[in-house]
Amino acid sequence: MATSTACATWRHQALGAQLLTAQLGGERPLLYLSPLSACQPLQPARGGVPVLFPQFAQWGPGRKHGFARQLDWQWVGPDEPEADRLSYGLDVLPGQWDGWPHAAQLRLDTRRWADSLDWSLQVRNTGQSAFDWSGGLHPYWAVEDVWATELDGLQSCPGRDQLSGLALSPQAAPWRWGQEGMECLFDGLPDLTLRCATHELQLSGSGFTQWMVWNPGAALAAGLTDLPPGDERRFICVEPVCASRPQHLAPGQTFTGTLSVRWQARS
Ligand SMILES: O=P(O)(O)OC[C@H]1O[C@H](O)[C@H](O)[C@@H](O)[C@@H]1O
Repeated sequence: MATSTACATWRHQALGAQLLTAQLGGERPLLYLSPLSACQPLQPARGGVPVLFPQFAQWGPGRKHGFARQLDWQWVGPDEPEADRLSYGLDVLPGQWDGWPHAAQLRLDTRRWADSLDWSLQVRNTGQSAFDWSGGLHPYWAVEDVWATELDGLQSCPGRDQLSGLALSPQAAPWRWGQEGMECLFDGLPDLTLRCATHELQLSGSGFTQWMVWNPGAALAAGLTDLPPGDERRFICVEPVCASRPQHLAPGQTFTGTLSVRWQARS
């Protein structure tokens, strides 16, 4: 794995500006990080918070989830690694990566509070031509067991099951998961609650337009060489993204997308 920087609060790496581990509310990890990530040099870690840009998944001509997660970002500050904020930046020149013909400047700021973490992703068009991009943040939220976890807030949000291609019906109860996993895109960015046995995470965001909810399930996980057997039960990805509706940026325009997570113990 790429060299990472650690302090008591979190561990992160310049490769992909990826936050790898973070702790909120006691001993439990906020983010899942696969122990097999280390076997994949120069690959984004399987876990933490990858940044996806300029393409979400395989929904375009470029590489899956874009090139930003496979590049070294520059450390922007603070001067000394601190326990409560960190910033990385990435300058993209026309034609530099995968022939993508545009210029952009990305910046990812992360801020920690007593029981919450905030991310802000900025994408600025620094070139002469307009472009459309898709992507967002891909957090792997750590859970004790995804089969005993539920996600509240998306019951009436229009969505699509990406595996079957079918529109989702409104749900009477929060979403739950079993061994089949889930890959669903929801149109809208309502506030959500991810509820585990011991704690819940309150998720909110802005700028991004959709939530992608992904867990590979047992069958797909068996094909992921950087995931130990059974570990697909230890996380759920609830991702603030612009996936099926790319963002348009004219020269000089800036997109800002935010994500906040608040940790709360369950009594
Ligand atoms: O394995 P990765 O390239 O990191 O992608 C992991 C997953 O990310 C997203 O959530 C997509 O919806 C999935 O289609 C994809 O498999």
